[in-house]
Amino acid sequence: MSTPTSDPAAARRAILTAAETRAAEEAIFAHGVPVADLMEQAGAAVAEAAWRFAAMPPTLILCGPGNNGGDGYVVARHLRERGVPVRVAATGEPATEAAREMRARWGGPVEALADAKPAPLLIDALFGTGLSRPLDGDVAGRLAELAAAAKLAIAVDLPSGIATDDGAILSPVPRFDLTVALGVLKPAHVLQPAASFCGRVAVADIDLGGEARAWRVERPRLAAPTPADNKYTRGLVAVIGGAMPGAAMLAATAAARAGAGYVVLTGEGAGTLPHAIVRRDDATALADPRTGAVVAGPGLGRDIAARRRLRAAMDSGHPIVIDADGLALLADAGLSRLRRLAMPAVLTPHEGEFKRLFGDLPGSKLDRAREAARRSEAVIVLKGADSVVAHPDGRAAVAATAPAWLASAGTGDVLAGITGAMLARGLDPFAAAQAGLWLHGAAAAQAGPGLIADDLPAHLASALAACA
Ligand SMILES: NC(=O)C1=CN([C@@H]2O[C@H](COP(=O)(O)OP(=O)(O)OC[C@H]3O[C@@H](n4cnc5c(N)ncnc54)[C@H](O)[C@@H]3O)[C@@H](O)[C@H]2O)[C@@H](O)CC1
Ligand SMILES: [K+]
Repeated sequence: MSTPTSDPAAARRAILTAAETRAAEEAIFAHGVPVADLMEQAGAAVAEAAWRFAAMPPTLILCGPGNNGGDGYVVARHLRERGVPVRVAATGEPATEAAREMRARWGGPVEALADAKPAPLLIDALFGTGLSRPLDGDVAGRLAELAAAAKLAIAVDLPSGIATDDGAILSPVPRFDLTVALGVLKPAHVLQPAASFCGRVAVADIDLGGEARAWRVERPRLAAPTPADNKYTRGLVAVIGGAMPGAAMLAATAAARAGAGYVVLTGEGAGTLPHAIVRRDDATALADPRTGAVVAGPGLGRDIAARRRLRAAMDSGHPIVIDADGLALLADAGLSRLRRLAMPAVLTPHEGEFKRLFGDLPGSKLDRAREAARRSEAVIVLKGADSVVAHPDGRAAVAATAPAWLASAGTGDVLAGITGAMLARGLDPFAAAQAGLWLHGAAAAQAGPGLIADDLPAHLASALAACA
């Protein structure tokens, strides 16, 4: 039997759109596997997940007309076999052959959704990846009532009412305690606002194959230094300081705490820095061949001098992270210089900075970040509660679990510094951006409610330890 898992250290999780999932399924069917076999696997996996999660009180399963509903009938049969009191309510007759078959295999009574009485556990198998429009008002209303009256609610594949590919809420959706994603994650499991309605997300291990171009950001593997390392091999990060010294100091401190062996902060600036961080001028830092990464933008300023300094940093040939004021300067100067870099730069815009750089792009957050990466030939980290990393070649990753407390001043400077440390230790820009996001989120989770950016570097030690 397939075993669902939500282990964050599991192999990296593919994210497939509805069309990509369908194509993967079609390829399996083309090899002679019947739809019903896949549906049996899906239903068994959901039943197992529900069994483990909910200790199985009396259960009401809502079945829609398509294959999501078909999965629901399979879940019902499996739970009945385990002795769980199960009732099934449906929107109507099944509309697909496989769902009809599963309803027949269930063989028990099927109530009308309109008449269904609540149960302590609600399982939603109304709609999955086939949802193409908002739920009818009466269906959405019943789903809301029955979920509100249940102690626990579990969604099969996706909560009904959310759009698979962009995570939009098409019609009112209750908050679920668990969503069992079938085979692969879909964008809605990781993109907001949908992700926050899914509750815990478990992925049922159904081997769909399929060509993934997007993954969930997972805990990176970051080997601890060995006796053969020295401070330079661990990574030398140069942070370009500027008009607002505090921001660059945050980035520099974060780079050092994220494991860089040597951190240089350029420019003038008062304030207390760890003594381990060295002051240099830009020219010396950028000319040093040992420099492994440059972080430019936090506190840089936006005047002519700042523009010149950003250009020198980009021309230095070192891997580079550009954030904050650096992004504003780029928005004014255009993206052409980025395209001439030997290695893609890492750009870390929040939504406002992104819009200034790339305008209003269509599509999901994944689509927008990908298009921006393609245009700029840079690795884009589009930040938020659901940060997306996109590479110019179309690969993307989503960090789905940023603590909401991270939405505060200075946390972006910290992320830029951590990402600089990851580049300097030799990760490629796509991997460095993901590792940076993971460490940032883990440090924030440790720092807890009410965190401020200054707290985060101190929590990087345990975040790093988890990656060894
Ligand atoms: N990925 C996997 O491993 C598997 C996926 N299966 C299931 O198949 C599901 C997709 O099945 P379907 O493509 O049949 O789609 P759904 O069951 O999600 O939707 C059924 C049909 O309802 C109609 N519809 C769409 N929006 C509606 C609305 N708002 N109101 C009324 N009708 C609406 C559409 O014609 C759609 O095809 C997945 O979500 C998953 O649950 C499993 O059955 C097999 C294994
Ligand atoms: K569902």
